[in-house]
Amino acid sequence: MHSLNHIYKEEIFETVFENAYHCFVVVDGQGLITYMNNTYCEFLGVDKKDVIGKHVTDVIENTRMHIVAHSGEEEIADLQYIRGNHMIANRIPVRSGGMVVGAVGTVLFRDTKEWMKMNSHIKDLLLELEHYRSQVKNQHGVIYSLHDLVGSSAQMNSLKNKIKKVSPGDVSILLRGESGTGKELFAHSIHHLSERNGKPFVKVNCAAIPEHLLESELFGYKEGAFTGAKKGGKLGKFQLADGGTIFLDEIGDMPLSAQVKILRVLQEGEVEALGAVESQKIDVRIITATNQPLEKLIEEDRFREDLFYRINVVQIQLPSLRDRPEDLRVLSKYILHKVTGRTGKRVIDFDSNVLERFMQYQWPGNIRELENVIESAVHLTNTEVIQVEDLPDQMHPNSYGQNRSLKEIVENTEKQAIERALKRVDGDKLEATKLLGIGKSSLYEKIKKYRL
Ligand SMILES: Nc1ncnc2c1ncn2[C@@H]1O[C@H](COP(=O)(O)OP(=O)(O)OP(=O)(O)O)[C@@H](O)[C@H]1O
Repeated sequence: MHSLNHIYKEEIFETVFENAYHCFVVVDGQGLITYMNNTYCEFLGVDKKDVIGKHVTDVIENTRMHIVAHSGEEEIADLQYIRGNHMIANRIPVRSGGMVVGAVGTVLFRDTKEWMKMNSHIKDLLLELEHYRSQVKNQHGVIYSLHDLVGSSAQMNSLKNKIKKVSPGDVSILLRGESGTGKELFAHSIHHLSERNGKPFVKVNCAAIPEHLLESELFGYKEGAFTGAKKGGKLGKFQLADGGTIFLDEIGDMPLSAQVKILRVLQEGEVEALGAVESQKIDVRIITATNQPLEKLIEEDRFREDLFYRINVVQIQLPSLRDRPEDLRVLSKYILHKVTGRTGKRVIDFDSNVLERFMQYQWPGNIRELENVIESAVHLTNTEVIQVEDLPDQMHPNSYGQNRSLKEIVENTEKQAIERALKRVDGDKLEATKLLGIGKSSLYEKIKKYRL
């Protein structure tokens, strides 16, 4: 005998999925929409036939479906802001043969009236929270948290896990990475996740302070310490950070004389203001950042080895943007949202050619450059979708090919294609040959040539 479920399988599915109060969406492993029920389409004001096959981030605001379809970690009762409303979203990974192959998402607004009441209550609470957040930000200079670290590439996820582990406690952290990769953002997040988060976060840009002022900036001075000293003296950055975190940015540019003093603070937990008779106990956590090759500076006697060991207890290397192209789309969308929110200009998306161009570009200035490119494109565009023509000069192939021969450009593109393919198949060379459509020996030859 057939069970009821078996006979009416399709009807049962249809009744469940097309239920008037639930929004359903299904995505595949790449985050592409494979199903969206009518209720959801109506709510979003989209046509079902237009959304199937699109990336979910192009259709649903603030979605995390593609992340769940990638990570395989379910997210239940998450608050999601869609079309001016806070909704409750559940995202459940779909597994087949032990692999994550996609995700099913539901968005709830069961009883619209009741929900609207709750929604305005939540909006009110969020406003209040925002108010307190900005107060804390004003008092302690903390701006960022883990949520601000956009990106779901394997590198980003493992970095986020690492900082969750090392943030509590007082261990010194050295952040390394090219300019604009997010070192400062990470430093803020570490502070935010530590027990010191109620205390100040103080940033010092070691490269921006003239050598003769660095000491007084860092350690302060007493009244009358030198001609021109302020009445009442001045607190140094270390005293201001007492109980909290001090972030020494561009530490590789710090003069040797100041390095000695910093080492003393780290060893003895004391600072001595200029002109002070006694030193003062200080309790700060140190986070440092640099893009300089500190090991080489040590060899050249431009950086103290003992200081290096003190600051380098945990080292976090931030990847450059070109090494995590998977994050480009979500980062671009995030930045677009931020820029349009600030400027008030209605620009909602990027043309697919623009994203393609983003993927090819090298991003020497990393995320900061991406921010500048998007900001300038938003200002220049006349449409709601950013076009290739709206991009600044450096993004045009003629321009980034300038001063480079065709051979170099072709080789560079080839190298990148192989790098990406290898990354995508986790280094499996056989799989990479299939993906690239080249023979095994040819791949080995190129791997050797480009030293991959
Ligand atoms: N993962 C990220 N998600 C969102 N925004 C990011 C991310 N990483 C960096 N940014 C943004 O990129 C910009 C540059 O980041 P940040 O200043 O932290 O970089 P940095 O490595 O400290 O640069 P520099 O070495 O030049 O001081 C900032 O506006 C920051 O908010």
